[in-house]
Parts: sequence; structure tokens; C-alpha cells
Amino acid sequence: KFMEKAASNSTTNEWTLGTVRDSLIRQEDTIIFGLIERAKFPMNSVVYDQSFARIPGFGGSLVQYIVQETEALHAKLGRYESPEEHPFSDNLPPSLIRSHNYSQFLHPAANNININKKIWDIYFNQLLPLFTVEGEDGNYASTAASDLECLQALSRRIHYGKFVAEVKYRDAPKDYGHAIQAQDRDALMKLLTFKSVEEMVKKRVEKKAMLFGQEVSLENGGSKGKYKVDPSLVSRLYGEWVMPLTKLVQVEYLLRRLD
Ligand SMILES: C=C(O[C@@H]1C=C(C(=O)O)C=C[C@H]1O)C(=O)O
Repeated sequence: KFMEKAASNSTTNEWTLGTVRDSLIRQEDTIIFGLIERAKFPMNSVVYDQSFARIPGFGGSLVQYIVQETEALHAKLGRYESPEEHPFSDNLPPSLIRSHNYSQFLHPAANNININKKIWDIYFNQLLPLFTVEGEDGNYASTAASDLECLQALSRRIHYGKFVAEVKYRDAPKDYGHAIQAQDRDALMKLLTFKSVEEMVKKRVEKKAMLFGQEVSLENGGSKGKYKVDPSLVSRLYGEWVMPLTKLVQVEYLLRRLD
């Protein structure tokens, strides 16, 4: 029994609910800064228009093009070999560099979970119209690059649910085991949900959006309640999309945890 415990500890020592939550907290900064950067530009809707792009040999929009090409470049440097990274594109080139020896913390079924199609649809159809103003300023490439930054940050955060789920499973394998064997989504959702943590997350991201998005001035007074992104919108983003999708990843992972 003791040996078993020691052996499992030696592979899990860097992963606890505390360290995993710390990472999620740090990733909030990345997401909020990403949104602030995107909000500098108006909607620039031609970036999403397939008929506008007309790139020779490529049928998609400007944003699809920048995502495809950037992910291909990053794939060559092994980006998607990290268990924390998930591409939006299919058919990426293989890595050209020596593989890092990533710790085998997750169950191998994690490799089959990628909800980026869903994240893509939500980002462009629901979030972008909330965070940007109507209009065109011609900064199409910067706009598309900025969308990619936001998508990557959201995707990483949401798929981090795999790590959250693994930690929670290891903390209570019996409770989760029953629900997994029954393939009971609702029971899993109940087990992994912490309402009080979710309330804290929503309040914290709202406060961060106020701090990061304020006008900084050397005169007294500083920010007069004008923020670069609406803090209540950031809170809503988390409550309606980011946390539910993170929980979806957790459920999807747990359902396969005993395969
Ligand atoms: C990520 C966790 O699991 C759930 C999802 C949360 C989130 O996405 O922030 C917060 C609390 C939990 O309901 C967690 O427990 O930290």
C-alpha cells in the first residue's frame, strides 16, 4: 500500500488542484490582455469573409489563412506535442525538432479530445460581436493575428480541463469511478463542479479587466470608469462560455478515464 502511494506521488508531485488552479488564474491574464488587444481594432468583418480573401490556392478567409499558416509553422517546432496545446487546423506538418519528454500525467485518451471547432464557432459568432465595435480600419492582418492569440489563449484554458479532471479523479477515484463506469455525465458534472470557485473566478476576472484595461495617467484621478474591455463582459464570458466549456472538457476526459 505504502509503495503504491509513494510511486503515484512521484509522478504527480507537480500536479495538484492548487497548482492547476494557479495556472488557470495566470491564464486569465493572457485571455484578458488578448481581448484588450483585439478590442483596439473594429470588427473588420472582411477578415472573416471567404469571398474577400481570394488567396491563390486557398479557399478560406484571411483569419483561416493566418491560423493555418501560423499553426503549420508552430507545428514544425513541436508546439502541438505539448499536452497543453491543441491546434485549430487539420493536417499539420510533423515536428522538425527533438521531442521534449512531457510527463505522462494524463490518460492517453486525452489525445482524442479537441473541442476547438466549438471554440471557433463561439468565438466568431458570439464573442467577437460583443467585444468589438462595428467598422473597418484596414488593419486586417493585425486583426486576424489578434484573433489567433485570443483563440489560442481560450483553447489552452478550456482544454486545461483535462488536467483539472485528472487531479480531481486522483483525489477521489472511487466517487468518480462509479460515475465513469455508469457513463453518467450528470453525475460527473456534479462531482467536478464547485460553485463557490466559479463565483470567485467571475469576480476576479472582472477585477482584472478593470485593472488591466484602465487608462493610466500621471495626473490625479486616472481612469474615469472607462475600460478597454467591459469588465462585466469578461465576467460574462467566463460564466457563460469559458467555465462551461472547461467543464465539458472535464466530463469528456473523465468519461474515457478508465478506457
Ligand atoms: C476548473 C475547475 O472546475 C470547475 C470549473 C471551473 C472553471 O472553469 O474555472 C471552476 C470550478 C469548477 O466548477 C476547478 O474546480 O477549478
